[in-house]
Amino acid sequence: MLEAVSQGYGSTVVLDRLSMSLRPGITALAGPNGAGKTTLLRTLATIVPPRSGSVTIDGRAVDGERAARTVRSQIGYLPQRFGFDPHMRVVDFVTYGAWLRGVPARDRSRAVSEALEMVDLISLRRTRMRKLSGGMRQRAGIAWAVAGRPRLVLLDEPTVGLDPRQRLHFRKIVAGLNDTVVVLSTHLIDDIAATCDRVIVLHGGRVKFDGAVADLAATSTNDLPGHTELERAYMALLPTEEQHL
Ligand SMILES: Nc1ncnc2c1ncn2[C@@H]1O[C@H](COP(=O)(O)OP(=O)(O)OP(=O)(O)O)[C@@H](O)[C@H]1O
Repeated sequence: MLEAVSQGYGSTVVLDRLSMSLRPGITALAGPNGAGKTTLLRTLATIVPPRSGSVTIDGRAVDGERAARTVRSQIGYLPQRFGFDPHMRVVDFVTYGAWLRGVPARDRSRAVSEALEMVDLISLRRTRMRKLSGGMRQRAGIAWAVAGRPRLVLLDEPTVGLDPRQRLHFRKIVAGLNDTVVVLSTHLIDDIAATCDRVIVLHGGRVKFDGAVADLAATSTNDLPGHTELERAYMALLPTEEQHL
C-alpha cells in the first residue's frame, strides 16, 4: 500500500502524492514513457525510500532499512534489464533469487523446482544462462522473481522483446500467479486486456485511472485513435501530444 508517496530525482517530481492499495491478482501499470512506472516499482520494491509519504508491504510499514530488509523476503522484483552471470546454470540463477529472499535452505530446492516448472524450464535447469533465447531468459527471470512464492511480485515491462508465441506463454505463466499481488508495467494494451484484472494508468506523477480493465474499456469513445475499446479509452486519458503507447 502506498499513501501520499512522492518521489523524484533532483528537482524533478516523478510521483506526486500517490496513494494506492494493491490486492491479489494481476495489476497492470500503464503510462507513457517517463510516467514513473519504473520509479513506482522501485519504490514498492523498497530499493528507493519515498521522499515523503508511506509504504506498507505485507502489513508492515517500511519506515527504514531494517523494516525494508524484513519485507524484502516477500518481494520478487524483476527489473526491465536484469543482470546475470552468463555462465551460471538456470537452476543456480533461480536458486540465487530464492537465497536473496531468504528462502530457508531446506525449502530452497523445492521452491526452485516449483518456479522452474511454472515457467516450463525444468528440462533446461542445467543449461547455462547465456545459451537461452530472449524468451527463455525472460522466463528464467520470472522464475527468479517468484521462487519461494513472495506475496508481492513486481515485473517491469516483462514482455518487451518477446515474439508473439513467447508473449502467449508469458500470459499463461502470469495467469498462474493470480493468488499473488502482481504488478506488471507495460506499454502493450493487448497484454493488459489478456492478462490483467486491474489497470493503473500513471501520467504526470498522478494516477489517471485505477480500476477494472473492463471499466476502463467501457469509457472509450470512437473519436480517438486505437484498434480496440481499451486502446481508445487509454488514449483518452493522455493529453493529445502524449498519445503514444
Ligand atoms: N536515476 C535517475 N536520475 C534522474 N532522472 C531519472 C532517473 N530515473 C528516471 N528518471 C526520470 O524520471 C522520470 C520517470 O522515469 P521512469 O523510468 O520511472 O518512467 P517509466 O514510466 O518507467 O518510463 P519507461 O516507460 O520509459 O520505462 C523520467 O523523466 C526519467 O527521465
